[in-house]
Amino acid sequence: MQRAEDNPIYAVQEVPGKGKGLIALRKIRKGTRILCEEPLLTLPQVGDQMDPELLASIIRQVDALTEDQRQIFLSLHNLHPYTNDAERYLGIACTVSLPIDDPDGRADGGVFLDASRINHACDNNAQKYWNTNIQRHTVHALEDIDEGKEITVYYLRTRRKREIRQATLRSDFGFNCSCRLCSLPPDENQRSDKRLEEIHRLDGLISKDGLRGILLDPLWVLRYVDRQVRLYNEQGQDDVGLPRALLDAAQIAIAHGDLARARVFVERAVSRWRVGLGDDSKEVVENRTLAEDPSKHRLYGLSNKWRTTVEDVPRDLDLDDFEDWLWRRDNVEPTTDVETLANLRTRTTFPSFSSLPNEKEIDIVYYERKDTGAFGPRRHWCFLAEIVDVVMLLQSRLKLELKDIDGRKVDLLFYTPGRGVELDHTRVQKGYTVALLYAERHKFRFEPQPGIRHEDPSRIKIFTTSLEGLFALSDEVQQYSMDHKGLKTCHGCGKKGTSLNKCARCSFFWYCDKACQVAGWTVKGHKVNCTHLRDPDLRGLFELRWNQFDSYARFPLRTSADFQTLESPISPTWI
Ligand SMILES: C[S@@+](CC[C@H](N)C(=O)[O-])C[C@H]1O[C@@H](n2cnc3c(N)ncnc32)[C@H](O)[C@@H]1O
Repeated sequence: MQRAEDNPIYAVQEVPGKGKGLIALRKIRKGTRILCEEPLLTLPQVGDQMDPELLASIIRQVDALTEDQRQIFLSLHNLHPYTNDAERYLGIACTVSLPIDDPDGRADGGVFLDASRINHACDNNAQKYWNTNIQRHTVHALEDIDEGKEITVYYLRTRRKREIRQATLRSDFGFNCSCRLCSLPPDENQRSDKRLEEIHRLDGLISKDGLRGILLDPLWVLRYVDRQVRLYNEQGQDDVGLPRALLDAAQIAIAHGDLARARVFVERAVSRWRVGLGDDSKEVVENRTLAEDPSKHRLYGLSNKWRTTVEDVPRDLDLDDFEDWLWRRDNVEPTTDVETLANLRTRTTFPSFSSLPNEKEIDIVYYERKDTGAFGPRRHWCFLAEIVDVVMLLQSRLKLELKDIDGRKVDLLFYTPGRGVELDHTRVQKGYTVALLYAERHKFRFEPQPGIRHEDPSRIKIFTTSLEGLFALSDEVQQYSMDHKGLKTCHGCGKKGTSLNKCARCSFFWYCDKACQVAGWTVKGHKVNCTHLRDPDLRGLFELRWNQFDSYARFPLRTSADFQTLESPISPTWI
């Protein structure tokens, strides 16, 4: 066991207002392993702190210590009152134990002579870690630590805003934190809090749809991760979350066959872990191998849509261009092998409420700095949600209660000059779907939950179909209206061919011949969808080039040049 006195890099000393702590005895360089310690005693995995096995195990282990070790153990911090030795031991163990990730499931935590002396700071300069490979607790310097400075680690599981951190530190560890981050002047603190809460929110968005999200909407998830990594960098603090985010990015790339970017992301994650966890950590060992050959990852081969080899990393880009390449910030949807009609299930273009930009912030997923220096949209987007209730508020203001793709309830309040009466009232019906261009999240003063404040009448359209109905139509459009590598699929019989004909009324769906068109019309419900597709706004949702922003789109959306058959009779007709 390595003790402070064997290793003059630090000493255990009194720290004003904190009890004892670790002080650097000389300059400690970033990445240095400050300590590497075996537990003095371990806490068995039990249901709770009242489990008799926990107490019995601690008593057994304390009795087996040398007298010197016992004295040091008894001098460790104890937040709990006690009336006898057993309670005292348990109190100390529960106050100062650090997590142990035991693959055999025996130990849950451990008490360490030196590591258990390290105090907390929200802007910690060192990283604590249980290294399963060497079965030791390690602490590494995350930055250069000058002689005489205190070595600090972060006690909490997540990085949250000051108010939450302080409340948790008070309740779980019994102290008021006065670190540099907790002592920032109000405006700086507000910026830091905002970044930390946004990182936290992005965590939820990145993991929300799991593998499904990565496969259906990789660009969208990658943008969340990109934003999170930028926020970590702005916060200017190394955090365990940063390499994890880089590994998330690598997994998105790998799932779509993009080995070039995957390797860069994994290498970046490994270099962070090397500093905070050390070369012998599980994270470094496993991911070093992954960086050599990212195709060994279990997600490789699920999709080939971004296929590259590890050799395809560009060599001649400057730093900014390289980052744009790496994070696919080129504002172009990934190339697919199909002619593009928008898929209404694509979250990049048709986001859920929680993914909409916040009205008060510049969200770089949606906005970019234009040549004029001001921020403007980098793409078009449209919020789709179904009406679940229609409410007339005081002062004749319309409120629509909506349900979005995640099933989340959202209030849409009308601040248009007509306060909502300008809408075609036959369309303001429960079960119909609202499409809102450029929607943003808004915090109403009088409502606890955020909603949408709608001001511009040209940005709303109500479709006379449910949200599910709209998605089902979109699925059919993807299948029967697009040309997949030159092959079209007949909506009537499902056969593929190169020279099918389009329905002359909607000019969307493909058919082999008259018989297939009749089958599509009568048996497969095209009669209904064809009618919906007569609405140029609905056609516009499919046809708009959502990722190319020149100017704001508005309803009515008329994007199709070949749309001349609106007035044709309601029966299947040929082109
Ligand atoms: C694991 S012990 C750390 C070592 C402890 N200072 C000692 O003297 O043994 C955790 C306790 O240290 C104190 N502590 C840790 N970080 C602190 C901080 N930033 N400010 C004040 N007290 C702190 C709190 O009493 C906390 O419950």
